[in-house]
Amino acid sequence: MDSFTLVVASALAAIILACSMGLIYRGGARQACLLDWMAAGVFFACNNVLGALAISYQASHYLIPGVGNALYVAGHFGILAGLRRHLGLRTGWKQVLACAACIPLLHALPFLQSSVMHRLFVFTPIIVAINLGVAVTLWNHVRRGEWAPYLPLAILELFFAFQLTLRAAYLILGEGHALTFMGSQFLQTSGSLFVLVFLSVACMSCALIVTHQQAQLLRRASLTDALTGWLNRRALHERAGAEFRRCRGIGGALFFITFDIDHFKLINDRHGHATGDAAIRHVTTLAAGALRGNDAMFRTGGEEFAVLVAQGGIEDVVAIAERLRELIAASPLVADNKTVRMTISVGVAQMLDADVAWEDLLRHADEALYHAKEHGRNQVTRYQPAYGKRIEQVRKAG
Ligand SMILES: Nc1nc2c(ncn2[C@@H]2O[C@H](COP(=O)(O)OP(=O)(O)OP(=O)(O)O)[C@@H](O)[C@H]2O)c(=O)[nH]1
Repeated sequence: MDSFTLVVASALAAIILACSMGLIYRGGARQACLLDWMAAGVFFACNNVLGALAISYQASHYLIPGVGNALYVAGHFGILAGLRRHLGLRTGWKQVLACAACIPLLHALPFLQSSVMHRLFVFTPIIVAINLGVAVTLWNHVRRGEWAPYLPLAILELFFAFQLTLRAAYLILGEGHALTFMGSQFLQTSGSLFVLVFLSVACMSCALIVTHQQAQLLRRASLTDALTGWLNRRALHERAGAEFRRCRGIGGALFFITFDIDHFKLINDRHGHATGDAAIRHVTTLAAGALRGNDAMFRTGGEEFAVLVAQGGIEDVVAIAERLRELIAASPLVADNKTVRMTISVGVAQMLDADVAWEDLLRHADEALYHAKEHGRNQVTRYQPAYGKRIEQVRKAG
C-alpha cells in the first residue's frame, strides 16, 4: 500500500470529522461535546499533515515524530473527552493537553530517538488505554436500555485498541527490526488504513450520538407541559393507551385521579395571571410530592390535571386523593407578600369490565370530579355509574 496516499486520505477524513462536528454544532445542536470532537478532528488532521510532510521532507526529531505523536494522543483523547462531556462527566482536557505538550520533549530521550520500535512500545499502551477508556466510560455511565446510539463508537474503539495491540505485539516480537519511520511494510501501512477507517466511523458514530440525543430532547419537549413539567395531553394518549392495554392483558387494576383547582378564575382576576401561573406550579409541585413515583401525572387543561395509577386498590387510591386534597388546602402559595389559599376538587375512577378504552376511564373520573364541583368543591368523589346519567340529564336540559 502507498503510505503517502493513505496518510493524505486520513488527513482528509480528519478534516471531514472536524468540519462535520463544527457544522452540526453551528446547525443548532449546541452541544459542547461537538467542539471536543471537532478539536479531535483538528488534532488528527494536523498529525496526518505532518506525517505526509515527513514522507517528503526531513524535519527535526521534536517535530516529527515528537509533535506528531502528541497530536495523535490528543486526537484520540478528544473523542474520549467529548463522550465524557456528553455524559456530564469532567473531560480532563487540561491535564491531557499538559501531558501531550511534554511528548515532543520526551523525544529528546535517546531511547525514543533510537528506534520506531521503542516509540511503539511507549505510545501504543497510551492509545489503547484511551480507546478502552471510551468503552469503560460507556459501560459505567450508559444505562442498559440506552446503548443503541453508543454501540458503533464502543465497537470502533474496542476494535481499534485490539488491532493496535495485535499489530504492535507482532511488530515488537517479530518484524520490528525491519521498521523505518513511515515505512512501506504491510503491517506498518495497515496502521494508516486503520486510522482512516477509525476517523470515518468515528465521524458517523459521534454524529449519531448527538442527533439521537437531539431527537430524544425534542420528543421529551413534545410530551411535556412547559409550565409545570408534567406530561401533556399528547403523552396522556400514548401512556394511558399503553397502560390500558397492559392492565387489560394481565387483568390488573387501573385508576384515574382527576383534579381541578377550585375557582381558579378568581385567583387570576384578583392576583394577576403571573400569580395564577405560580399557583398552578405550586399545586403540581405539592401533588408530585404527595403522589407515588410510579404514578404518571398529566396537565390535561389550564388548571385541570390527571394522574394515572396502576397499582393498589380503589381504597388506596381514594386515600391518596384525599391526602392530596388535604395537602393543597393546608399549603397556601406565599408569593410577593400575598397568601393565596387554594382547594381542589378530585374525581377517582377505577377501570370497569365494560370500559373499552382508556377514555372511558378518564371520562368516569371527570364525571366524579364534576360531581365534587357540584356538591361544594374541596372534596374527593369516587365514580358511581349514576353520575354519568345525571350529567347526561343536565346536558339535555341545558
Ligand atoms: N394563570 C393561568 N390561568 C389559566 C391558565 N390556563 C387556564 N387559565 C385560567 O383558568 C380559569 C379557569 O376558569 P374556569 O374554567 O371558569 O374554572 P374555575 O374558575 O376554576 O371554576 P371551577 O373549576 O368551577 O371551580 C380561566 O380563567 C382561564 O383563563 C394558565 O396556564 N395560567
